[in-house]
Amino acid sequence: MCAHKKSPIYEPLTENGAIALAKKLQLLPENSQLTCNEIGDGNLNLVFRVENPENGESIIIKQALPYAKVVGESWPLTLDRSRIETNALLKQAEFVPQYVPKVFYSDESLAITIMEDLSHLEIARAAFISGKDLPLLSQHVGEFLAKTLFYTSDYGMDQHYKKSLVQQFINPDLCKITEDLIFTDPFFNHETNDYEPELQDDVEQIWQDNELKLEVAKLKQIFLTKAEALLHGDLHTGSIFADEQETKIIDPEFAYFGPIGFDVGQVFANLLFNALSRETNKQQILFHHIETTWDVFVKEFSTAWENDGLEIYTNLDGYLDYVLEQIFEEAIGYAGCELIRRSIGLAHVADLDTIEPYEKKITTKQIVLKIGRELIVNRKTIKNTQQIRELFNQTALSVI
Ligand SMILES: Nc1ncnc2c1ncn2[C@@H]1O[C@H](COP(=O)(O)OP(=O)(O)O)[C@@H](O)[C@H]1O
Ligand SMILES: CSC[C@H]1O[C@H](OP(=O)(O)O)[C@H](O)[C@@H]1O
Repeated sequence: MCAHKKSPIYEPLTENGAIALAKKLQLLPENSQLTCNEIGDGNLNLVFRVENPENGESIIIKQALPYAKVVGESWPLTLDRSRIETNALLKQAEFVPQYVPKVFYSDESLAITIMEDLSHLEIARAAFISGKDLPLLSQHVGEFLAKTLFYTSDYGMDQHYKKSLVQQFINPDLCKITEDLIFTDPFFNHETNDYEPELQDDVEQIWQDNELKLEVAKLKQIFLTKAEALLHGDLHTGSIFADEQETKIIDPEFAYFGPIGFDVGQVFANLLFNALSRETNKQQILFHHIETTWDVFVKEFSTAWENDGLEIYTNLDGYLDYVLEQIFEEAIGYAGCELIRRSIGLAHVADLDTIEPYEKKITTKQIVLKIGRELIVNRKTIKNTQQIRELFNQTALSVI
């Protein structure tokens, strides 16, 4: 990982510094008693919420640190991720302004993005954990995926312009995190792995499973080489704000031009985590969200393809079906990788880690590992979202 080359004016903001900045930029009134809290709960960055208590007006100032917050200064990380995040939010807003926060200001030297405060919504992972349904989430996420991915791909974007964007979104340090934490470390005895001692046998089986590792190698190769569209790059349920009516997708600092199936697969996997954390009779809504995400994605992607396809072969019978089939197959494989890495790798998910009692958490993680393997190895024969549910049910029964 490249060490960050410090800009002469960069320094991490304090809460008072965030207030001063909001005033200096006249984003909030200079003569008011602003309040500020650092609310970042992600793995990487500082997030300040600055509010004018007189009228409730507020903004979010997100700042990258020159290292990964979750690990500390021993893991240097480029500040350039802030530029990537700002530019990805702006690019996505060209296609789906309704699903991303408004960007008010950015500064590459300070590594900050100042954006709309979405605190009236709830992070989808937390909402699902507390048992909420978020009924429109998958309708919105399916449309977000279809439009951001189609219109930044060679199918729907001027191909010369797309190449200039590929350059702009070269994101080597953040891609390296994904390459290591999703596709490499969990499949080897690596120091970043983090799992309960009771999973040792299951983990060692994965490390020795060369059939599985060959398929992971193929998926990693696609991630490394297929510059299909501008991905969000980290589309888990912690990157989605939602309520009953509204959905906003945040945190695209991992954006780069990669395989469309990667974003779709991350959404599938993170919905599965929550299904796995619930009693059987409360899982239905998560499967509904998986099915709807895919159905809406296909519908919107196909409409865009028919109306706005720029690549000459988009007129050819059979090409759209071929592309959708590839995306689905890759999504299934990437979902499997996400399931495995969130169970035994460095970065976990609260859906699994908060399961009680402890024995149930271990059994659930064993099921997750098995489903992950099956999705990766059998991704060519899984042709629809119904088969994900069947695999889920069969695997759960076989472990219990
Ligand atoms: N636009 C926003 N409005 C309100 N809260 C936000 C906003 N962006 C981020 N947050 C809060 O900060 C947390 C971390 O933000 P995130 O972008 O995921 O950071 P990281 O890049 O460190 O993962 C979110 O879980 C959310 O609670
Ligand atoms: C050392 S980064 C680990 C992990 O964190 C990122 O997610 P987030 O910051 O949104 O919580 C990403 O998934 C990385 O793989």
